Parts: sequence; C-alpha cells; structure tokens
Amino acid sequence: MLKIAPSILAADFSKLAEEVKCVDSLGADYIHIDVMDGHFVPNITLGPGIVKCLRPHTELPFDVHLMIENPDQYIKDFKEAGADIITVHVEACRHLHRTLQLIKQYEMQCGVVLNPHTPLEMIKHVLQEVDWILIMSVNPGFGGQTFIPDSLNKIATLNQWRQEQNLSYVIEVDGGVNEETARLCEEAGADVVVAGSAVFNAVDRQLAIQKIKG
Ligand SMILES: O=C(CO)[C@@H](O)[C@H](O)COP(=O)(O)O
Ligand SMILES: [Fe+2]
Repeated sequence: MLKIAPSILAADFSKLAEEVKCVDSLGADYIHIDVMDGHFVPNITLGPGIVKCLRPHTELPFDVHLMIENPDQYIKDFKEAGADIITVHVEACRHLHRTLQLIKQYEMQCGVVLNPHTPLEMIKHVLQEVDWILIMSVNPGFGGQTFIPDSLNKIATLNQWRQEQNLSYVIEVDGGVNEETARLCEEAGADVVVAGSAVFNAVDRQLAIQKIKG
C-alpha cells in the first residue's frame, strides 16, 4: 500500500492547524510542507515560523520540501521548527553532498528532489547518502497541475537501482497525484505520494486518502 503525504499548499491557509489535524485523523502518513522563496520557483509560501506553529498539532512527521535557493542557510531553522525530513532540489544546490550532510548533522532524514527535466544521472553519486528521493511529476511552484507521465520511467529506474545496489531510499512522487496516477506510481515502484488538491479539494477527504493509498 502507498503512503500519503498531503500537501498543505492546497489547504485553507486561514486555518492550517485544523487542516493538518483533519488529514492526520483521516489516515495521512506524513504532512508535506512546500516551502517556496519566489526565486527558485515563481511563488512564495511559508517558512519555519509557520512550521513551528503547526508542530504541536500533530505527531505525524513533517516532510519539508524546500523549493528555495541556498537551502543550507535555513536547515537549522527548519530543524528547530520541528521538521523531520528535508528534501532539497538538486537544481538549487551548488554542493549537494555538503547540503545532505548538513541535514543529517541536524539529525533529520535527508532527501534530494529532481525537476521533471532533470536526468537521474544528476544524483547517481549521492544514492548512498539519501534517505529519500522525490521525483517531481509537475514543474514545481504550484498545486493543481497535471501529472507528467514520463516521471514513471524515473520511478521505475530508481526502483531498479535500489534493488540492484541493495539501497533503501524512499521513493516519493510529487505533483498531479490523484487516485489514477497514484496507482501508476505504485506500479512503477513508488513508496510515498504527495497529494495536495486531490485531498484538500475533495468532497470526501477520507475517501480520497483511502483511494490514493490503494
Ligand atoms: O511541490 C509541489 C508543487 O511545487 C507540490 O507538493 C504541490 O503542492 C502538489 O500539489 P497537487 O499537484 O497535488 O495539487
Ligand atoms: Fe512538494
């Protein structure tokens, strides 16, 4: 069964704590938090201050997806705010290996994210270092976009590499995930899917979560 990380980007920002508690009670496995800086992506969302305010409202792990330039500068702040997992974009890191080590030094799980146009070869040398690999199945910056099918090839290759090399990274997929695309991700070898609009905009959120998990 897939695990699900509802993205609070699609939640009602005027009542974020209730939104987090809602998906927690309905079967979410993680809370996915999209951090955007208006530079790496053309949108601005939230920072460590809001993460810290949400921390007392759930015991679910916070999966913090940093879509920001110079992520090293903020790793400590997100740790102090209560992050459990931090994923950084390979496209935003000048010294990816160093950034991953920094996340681990702060005793969080570390992950690397690839945009849809970025080849898997870019992360071949950090496969042993990462706890998570996040495959973007839309271009980052906004919720509610359509799943890019080519992402499935990347998931399948990562799954194959994981088996061949006896590695244990979690394969996560983000963008345009709904009941149908979740099944394709699962078949390709994904472990966790992020879902924003498919959960928070659903009439029946519990059913949406159940169906996405499979
Ligand atoms: O990181 C991002 C977008 O950049 C995602 O986490 C979105 O928030 C997913 O939203 P949906 O595509 O599920 O609506
Ligand atoms: Fe995300």
